[in-house]
Amino acid sequence: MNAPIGYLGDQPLQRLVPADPIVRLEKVSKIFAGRDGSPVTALGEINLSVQQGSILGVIGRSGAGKSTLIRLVNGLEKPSSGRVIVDGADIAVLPEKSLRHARRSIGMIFQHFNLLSSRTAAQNIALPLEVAGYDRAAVKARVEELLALVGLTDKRNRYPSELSGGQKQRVGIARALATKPKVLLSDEATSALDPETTRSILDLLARINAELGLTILLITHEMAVIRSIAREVAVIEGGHIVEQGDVFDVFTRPQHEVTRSFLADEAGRALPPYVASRLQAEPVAGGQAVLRIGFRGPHATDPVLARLARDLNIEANILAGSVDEIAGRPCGTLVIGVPVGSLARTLDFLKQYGLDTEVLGHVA
Ligand SMILES: Nc1ncnc2c1ncn2[C@@H]1O[C@H](COP(=O)(O)OP(=O)(O)OP(=O)(O)O)[C@@H](O)[C@H]1O
Repeated sequence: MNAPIGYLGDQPLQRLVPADPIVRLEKVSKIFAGRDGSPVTALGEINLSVQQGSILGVIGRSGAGKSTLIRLVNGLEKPSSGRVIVDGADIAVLPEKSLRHARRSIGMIFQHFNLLSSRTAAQNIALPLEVAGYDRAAVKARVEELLALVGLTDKRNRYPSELSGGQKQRVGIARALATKPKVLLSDEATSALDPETTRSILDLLARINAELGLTILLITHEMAVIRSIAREVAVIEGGHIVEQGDVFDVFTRPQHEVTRSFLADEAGRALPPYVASRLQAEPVAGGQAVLRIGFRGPHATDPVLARLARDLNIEANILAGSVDEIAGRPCGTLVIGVPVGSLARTLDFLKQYGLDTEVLGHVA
């Protein structure tokens, strides 16, 4: 949450306009030399802003450019062109000493944790504080605070080999937060964890964001990660951001094919194989039209099919469906089959309720 900008009586006044983005990529390109010397464009003229206190998720397939993007933000790579601004400083042009200083306001967590095996949990967390020159007493106090924050006080003297994956990631998070960064970068931080542990790590990140107001920029190839904690999403493909915006809007009304294909893998959206294998583009006489209905917000639980039957006498077959929550707002998807002769009336009817519809095809 933004800090109050003043007080009216004893009521804090919040900023009325959004704060400046804490991370801003302006027309950033990164071109590598390929094996044969030919150029490989990992990122092409990307624009991306992360607002202070927000959680932005960047999702893309393997090779889309996610790692390159995050390495540019922490200064491990320099852009071929464009500007990478973090907390007001252009990371790409900072001299080495200033870059080291700027990195203290950027924490990072990794898929494989990157802990030092010869150091205990507490000693791993202490490392960035020692490098930053904190005295022993300050290091000790801060480490205890961080161990408590991530729920590992009783594991302070354990070595990484004695910790579970989730515990190792908690140490990673505590270490990343040690120097009180303003931005936390997360590079596939839950990809090596089982679903339950993933949940607990995502809950921890959401709590840190809410309680400390820490901005989080995460990259992932998993829709579920974005769905559960991100507020904004950017979809990256072939080095370009093909779609971005509020998670709820992008996921309930995806505009780009890549976003749709990520969503298609999710439960409730996928067609059952016996329907998918028979689906064709052209209507079949006496057959059914297959359509997807998207329910957003208050309409998510409307009994729309019952009304379709009652008001228009059209009986729909339910082929797939789910009701879910994105960023705390209900949404649902339903795939139905209706007699092909009733398709136009069905679409009109659903439109009256403000529902999104998409005709997927036809079956005999
Ligand atoms: N150091 C490099 N030298 C040459 N090409 C590179 C280098 N780093 C990345 N690339 C290329 O840039 C493109 C983007 O790579 P990047 O690692 O950023 O993708 P990614 O989305 O993180 O993929 P993954 O999820 O598999 O890690 C790929 O085509 C990759 O081969």
